Amino acid sequence: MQKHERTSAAMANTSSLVIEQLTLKRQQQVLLSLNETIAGGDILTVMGPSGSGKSTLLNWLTGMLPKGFSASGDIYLNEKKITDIASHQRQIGLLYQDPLLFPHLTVAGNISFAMPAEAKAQRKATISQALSQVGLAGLEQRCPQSLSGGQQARVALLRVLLSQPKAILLDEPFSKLDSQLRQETRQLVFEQIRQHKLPAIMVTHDQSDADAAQGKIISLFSVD
Ligand SMILES: Nc1ncnc2c1ncn2[C@@H]1O[C@H](COP(=O)(O)OP(=O)(O)OP(=O)(O)O)[C@@H](O)[C@H]1O
Repeated sequence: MQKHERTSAAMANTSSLVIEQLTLKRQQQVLLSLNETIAGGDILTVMGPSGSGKSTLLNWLTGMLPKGFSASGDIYLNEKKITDIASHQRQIGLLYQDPLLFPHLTVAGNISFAMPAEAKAQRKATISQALSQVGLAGLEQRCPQSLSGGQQARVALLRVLLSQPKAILLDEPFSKLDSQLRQETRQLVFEQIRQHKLPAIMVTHDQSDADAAQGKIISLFSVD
């Protein structure tokens, strides 16, 4: 992709995530090749059989490619090349199938963990407001273990969103939720992605997740 195309994609939307001429290899074997531009608020769905490289793609995007893998290609986030930037400076949020909340911290403590520095009173107000917006008003001081699976998923979502990421990656984020909860949580997550105009990539095995995302779907192929 040419530079001017990246620029026009970013100008038409407030944010964008560009994967430019990626070739991912395990040892010498090509696992996948990809060129994608994801505009703010759009969700790119990645599907494919086990072992086709879905998690490896997310690992590359977050700068955590395991030993034995190599990659050529670049990542641009809002026009800035981040390919060689350290993982913790990339401003990419990650949502997994497990909420991965810290059991020794309260709900508020979990959410504030990755928030940028701001005055304590302001931080408290921001968290309370965010909790209300996702139907969890007043649960600041609860411990994560006392919450239902759906409530934990919403806390995990807020922890990611309030860290102010510039893009978000979803790794089978709804697969542990039962059908009703899956739909509700999915709707909430997608709403928030669109509201915040974040470019997003979702890995899933579930066609209903892909349909609900209403974006482009790519299928990877097994190389084994
Ligand atoms: N840490 C690792 N070390 C060596 N090989 C790995 C490692 N992680 C994954 N692989 C291999 O790399 C290939 C891609 O794996 P990857 O986990 O990206 O696939 P996936 O599509 O995410 O699979 P799944 O749907 O099962 O999560 C597979 O052949 C896998 O066995």
